[in-house]
Amino acid sequence: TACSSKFVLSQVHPMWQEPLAIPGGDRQSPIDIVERKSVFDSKLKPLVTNYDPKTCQQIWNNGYSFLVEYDDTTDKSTLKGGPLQDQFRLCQFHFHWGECNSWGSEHTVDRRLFPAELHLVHWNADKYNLFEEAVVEDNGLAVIGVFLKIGKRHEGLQKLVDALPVIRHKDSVVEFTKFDPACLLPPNIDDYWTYHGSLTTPPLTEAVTWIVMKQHIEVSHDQLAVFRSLLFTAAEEEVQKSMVNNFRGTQPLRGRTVRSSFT
Ligand SMILES: COc1ccc(C[C@@]2(O)NC(=S)NC2=O)c(OC)c1
Ligand SMILES: [Zn+2]
Repeated sequence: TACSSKFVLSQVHPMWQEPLAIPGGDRQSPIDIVERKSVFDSKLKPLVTNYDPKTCQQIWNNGYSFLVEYDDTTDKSTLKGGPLQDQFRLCQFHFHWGECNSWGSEHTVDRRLFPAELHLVHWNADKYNLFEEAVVEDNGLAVIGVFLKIGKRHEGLQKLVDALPVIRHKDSVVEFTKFDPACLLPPNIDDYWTYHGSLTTPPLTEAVTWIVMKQHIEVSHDQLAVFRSLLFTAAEEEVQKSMVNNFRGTQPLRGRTVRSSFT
C-alpha cells in the first residue's frame, strides 16, 4: 500500500485545491517547528484551561474531519494565559490524520511527522461576541495543537471512538455529551511552542494564535484505525472515499519567530 515506503507522502493528493492567492499569505499554517530556532520567552505564562464537560453537545462529520462541538454561548469552557492577553471560549475540537501511521499531523517538529494531530479551537470572547466575528480577526482564535502517537490505548478517547461509526458519512451528526476535552491534553501543558498563523483549510484566514504542545498523547493503533473508517462522502454518493490524509502540508515561515515556553 502507499504506506509501505515513507517517501510516498509526496503522492498524497490533498483533499482540496490550494488557492493561487491567499489573503495576506505570510502567516499561513501549519509550519515545521525547528526546535533549535524557536526562541525561549520567559514572559510566556502557564496555560489555564477551564473546561466544563456539560457544555459538550454533539459530534459530527463535516466532510473534512469530525468535530466535537461545545456550547460557547457562556464562559463555561475557557482558555487563558500562555501567550494570550484575553479569555477565549472553547467552541470545538477535531483531528487530522493519515492513511497510515507514517504521516497525518499538520505541524511537524524538525520535519518529524506524527500519525495525527488534535486541534482544540477557541475564540476571543473578550473582544468579540461570536465565533464567526472572531474568525476573521488577527487576535480572534487560539488553537491548541496536540500530537498523537501510536502506543497504549487512550481510555478517555474511547467514548469518542465508539461514536464514530454512527457519523460515518459527511453531514451525519449525533448527540455527544459530558466529554471533558482536558483528558486529551498531555500531562504537562506548560511546555509549548507558540506562533501566529492561520486556519489550515479554506478560508485559511490568518486569525490563529497557535499553541502547539511539546508533549504528545498516545492512542492505540486500533483507536486511530476507527478514525480512518470515516468517509469524506455523503451516504447517497456512489463512490465512497475514506476520510484519511485530511491534513495540509507545511507552509513557508515568512520570517515569523516561533517562541517556546521552555528552555
Ligand atoms: C470558517 O471557520 C473555520 C473554517 C475551517 C476550520 C477548520 C480548520 O481549517 N481550522 C483549523 S485550526 N483546522 C482546520 O482544519 C475552522 O477551525 C477553526 C474554522
Ligand atoms: Zn485543524
